[in-house]
Order: sequence, then C-alpha cells, then structure tokens
Amino acid sequence: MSDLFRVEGLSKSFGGLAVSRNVDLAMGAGERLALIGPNGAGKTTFVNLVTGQIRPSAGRVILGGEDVTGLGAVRRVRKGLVRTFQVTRLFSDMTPEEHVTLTVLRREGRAARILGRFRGDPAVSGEVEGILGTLGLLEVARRKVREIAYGQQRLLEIAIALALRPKVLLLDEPAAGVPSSETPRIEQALGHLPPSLAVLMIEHDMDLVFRFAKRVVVLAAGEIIFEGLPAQVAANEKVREAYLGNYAHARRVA
Ligand SMILES: Nc1ncnc2c1ncn2[C@@H]1O[C@H](COP(=O)(O)OP(=O)(O)OP(=O)(O)O)[C@@H](O)[C@H]1O
Repeated sequence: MSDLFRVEGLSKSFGGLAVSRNVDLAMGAGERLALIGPNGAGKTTFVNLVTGQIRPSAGRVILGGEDVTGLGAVRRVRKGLVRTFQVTRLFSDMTPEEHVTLTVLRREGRAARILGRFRGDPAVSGEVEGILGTLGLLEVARRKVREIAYGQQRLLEIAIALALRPKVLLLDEPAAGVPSSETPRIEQALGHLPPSLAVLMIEHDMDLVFRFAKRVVVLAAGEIIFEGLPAQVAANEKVREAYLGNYAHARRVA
C-alpha cells in the first residue's frame, strides 16, 4: 500500500538541543494514530515540522508522493496537511457558523467581507452545516464562542480544520484543558471524523488515546522509541522508562 503521508529522517535542533532525531513515520488514508510521549519529548515540534511552522535541520516531508519540505505552512494546508493547536485560537464574539463559513470562503478564495451574503449560498451553508454536524456543534452554531463550553470550542477548532478539506489532520491535544465531564463529547466527535482522513493525534489523556488510536507511536527525547498497537504500549520497557523520567529531558547533542 502506498503511503498517503510520510516523513523521512526528520531532525531538528534548537541550539544544542536535539528535539527531533531522525524521525521516520508513515500514514495511510483513514489511519488513526496517536503520538504520545512525556512532556518535552518533541511532539509539538514534530507537528510544527510536518506542517511547515518550522524548518527541519534535515529530513523530508512527503504528501501523496510529493516532497513538500520546501513549502511554507499555507501551501501545505492547501495540499491537505492541516493541524489544530494546543491552545484555542478563536474569536470570542463570533459564532461557530461564522468561523466555519469564513474558513470555507477563504479556502475557495472568495471575499468574505459581507458574511451575511453567504448565508443564502446553499453550497456554502450546506457544507458548513455538514461540518458542524460532524463535530456535534449544530445546536450551538449561532451562539457566540464565549458562550459555549470549552470542549465545544476545542471541537470548533477541529471543525475549522475540516473546512480546509484536509487529507492529513494533526490534532495537538484536542482534550487539553477540557473538563472530564466533556471528554465523552470530544471522543464521540472524533469518532465521526471522515473515514478516509488520516488523523494523527497528540494527547495526554490515555483513555482517549487508547479508544481512538489503532496505532501508537511514542516519542521520547525527539526519538521514536515505540510503534505498535495500543494494547502493547503500556507493557513496553522503554516506554515505561520514558514515562518514569529517564527520557524526560531531551538529550543534548555534543
Ligand atoms: N522554538 C524553540 N526554541 C527552543 N527550544 C524549543 C523551541 N520549541 C520547543 N523547544 C524545546 O524543545 C523541546 C520539545 O518541545 P515540544 O513542545 O515539542 O515538546 P512536547 O512533547 O510537545 O511537550 P508537551 O507534551 O509538554 O507539550 C522542549 O525542551 C522545548 O523546550
């Protein structure tokens, strides 16, 4: 099977600190993969490298057979490599419907200054409704962001990402900061993501990880130390050591 997405030998150092060390990873369409690891392991850095927020010191990012390593973040998004962030980046006075509509219009390269005009465009409003429905946000579609639950705000970030029509979606801690009473809502929504979409999720909530992912990759000190089934990860000696602290601090390169 050909990979939809692949990184080869991805490396990055900040000063003398190696935070990504020769990372190889591939994903197929429809995959559900969790990237886990102790604090400071380099998980967010990995996403930043993949999506073009930062440049690697070495290595390649390949999407659909095309080397996109030289492209900036915006062009990678257009090609289908889309991420969400650990912290919400929403406008508190806008509604979920407005956020997703603006994203659809921006994707289409259409001027969005008079947002109201597009409410009457059935293609746009149909797509927006479909996306909000997928994430379970229809009931709050016209409420202001500041009035909706934090878990719903996190889901809106994913809705916005879906409006960019991703092929590969990278979710940076979708449940971070969400009260435990709301995590079932997140889990349910993640279960409704389009089946053909490849999803890589960084998450510290292990219950969510084990229910969501079919494959788990563990990163420690910028290196992949385990790759396998969720059921195997907890028993792995290297992984246990990493979480006990032996790998907790990124190793310094000479
Ligand atoms: N721009 C930067 N400049 C210098 N060091 C950085 C930079 N970004 C990240 N780092 C360092 O790289 C290491 C990995 O950070 P990263 O945020 O990728 O880890 P993480 O696994 O996502 O951690 P967490 O689970 O806490 O979010 C950390 O030691 C961090 O301090």
